[in-house]
Amino acid sequence: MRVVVTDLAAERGGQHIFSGLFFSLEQGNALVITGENGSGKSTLLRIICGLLEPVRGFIRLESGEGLLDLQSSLHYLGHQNAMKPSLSVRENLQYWRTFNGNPHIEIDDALEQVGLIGIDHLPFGYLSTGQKRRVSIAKLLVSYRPIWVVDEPTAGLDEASEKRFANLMKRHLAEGGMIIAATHIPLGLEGAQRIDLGAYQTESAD
Ligand SMILES: Nc1ncnc2c1ncn2[C@@H]1O[C@H](COP(=O)(O)OP(=O)(O)OP(=O)(O)O)[C@@H](O)[C@H]1O
Repeated sequence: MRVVVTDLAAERGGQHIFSGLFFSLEQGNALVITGENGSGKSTLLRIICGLLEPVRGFIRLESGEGLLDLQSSLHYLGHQNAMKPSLSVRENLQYWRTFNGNPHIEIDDALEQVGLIGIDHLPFGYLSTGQKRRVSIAKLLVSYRPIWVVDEPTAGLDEASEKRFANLMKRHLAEGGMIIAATHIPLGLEGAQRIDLGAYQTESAD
């Protein structure tokens, strides 16, 4: 399985953001996207997830048997945590597990793996910023999807939680998963491919 991006270009509000982007990501590998504020990292991730249309180019998920559906093969962790504040932590994770399908790690185990034990009954809205982010990371674990697309995933996390998440990402890669991450903060993915979106700001000729 591999993600192939060919000649991708993006605009927001009619303004050119990036163009001429090519990459290929194989199973077991991570891609870290960097670039200054406004260079288009979140835009690129949203295009990969099918939430925005590119102005040029395409993205494919290839396997030995042909093309696979990219959107149902990925988890998207955006800037927002996408949890309902009035539902408990457990109810939120149960909702996402049912919605995304492919049940994987049990909710209790996932909460343990992100260092959140004993707060599953609390409304999500009561949690601290870092605790909310950790619940969102637990969402990646409760349903299996091979591709994790994560936008500033460690924003608000303390050092111990950053390390825990780095280990979860390494395990996901070791199990044949893929990770595409936009970040300003090193994520501990030593062998990752890297793209600096700053290098794709000049409009490429058609
Ligand atoms: N809905 C929109 N309409 C017009 N312009 C937009 C819209 N959303 C984003 N932009 C612009 O698109 C550009 C790229 O934004 P994007 O959020 O992708 O950047 P980023 O690299 O993720 O930035 P940061 O590092 O600050 O998170 C920015 O100049 C932003 O102002």
